[in-house]
Amino acid sequence: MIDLQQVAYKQGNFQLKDIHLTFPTGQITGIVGPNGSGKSTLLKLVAKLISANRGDILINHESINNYTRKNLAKELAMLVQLKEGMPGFSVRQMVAYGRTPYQKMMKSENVEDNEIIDWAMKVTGITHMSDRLVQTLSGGEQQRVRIAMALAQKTNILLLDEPTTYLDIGHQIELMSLLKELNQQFKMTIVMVLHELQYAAMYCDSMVVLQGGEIVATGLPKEILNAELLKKVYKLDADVIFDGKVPLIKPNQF
Ligand SMILES: Nc1ncnc2c1ncn2[C@@H]1O[C@H](COP(=O)(O)OP(=O)(O)OP(=O)(O)O)[C@@H](O)[C@H]1O
Repeated sequence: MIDLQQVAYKQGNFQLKDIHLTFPTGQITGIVGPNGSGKSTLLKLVAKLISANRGDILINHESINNYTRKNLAKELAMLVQLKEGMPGFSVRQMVAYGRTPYQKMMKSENVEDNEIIDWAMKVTGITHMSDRLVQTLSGGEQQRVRIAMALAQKTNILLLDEPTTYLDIGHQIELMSLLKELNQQFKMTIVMVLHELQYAAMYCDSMVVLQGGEIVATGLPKEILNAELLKKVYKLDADVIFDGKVPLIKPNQF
């Protein structure tokens, strides 16, 4: 369980205000909201990449302030937004980097590490590119390598910031299905920032909606994703029609 207790954080003119929130164990939570609403900032706070000005974040009932970086990396892996590569690294080397929290200084991978690296490359479909340099891959291929690196960390908690970026629709659905499978098979707790409201509704157990650094809605996708929310949060005039778990978002101009 991840518990945010009255968390506040200020950067420049932007402020996350009084965030009180639980990401339940074994569930998939989607964080959505307009550009600049604080989604990435919220995820970075949970991953301890930045520290809150106020409040506390508990992971398994323990404040993240009490975790060393290495211990936290055994609990939680974070896929950050794709902005820069790791020049000179092969695909396998980059995925192997995910095993670092488990390795002693100057020791290379053991049999277990290698099995996990092989598994992470297999489930993300990148085994055939093992020896390629990461910088020579397409954006979508690089994204899958970074997802494999996060999976190789073998944590119970996975945080993902816009994981579908650069992926074509086939690979997007494949990734979302893989995350659902990992969640169901290993009871993994997954928190992801998504721009696609359809995917949030289809694959997440619950949604958190941010606007201007504040939580404006939380709950089951079917309960909160509606015309009123789109109008209020995205200034969008649209109808939301659910077909089972799949929402059709139909802008009123059409
Ligand atoms: N280091 C920084 N210094 C000052 N302001 C920052 C800094 N980092 C982010 N911000 C601002 O904080 C706000 C929230 O940023 P954040 O990246 O969390 O938004 P987001 O909801 O993830 O946006 P997007 O959907 O565009 O990725 C933005 O207005 C951004 O410009």
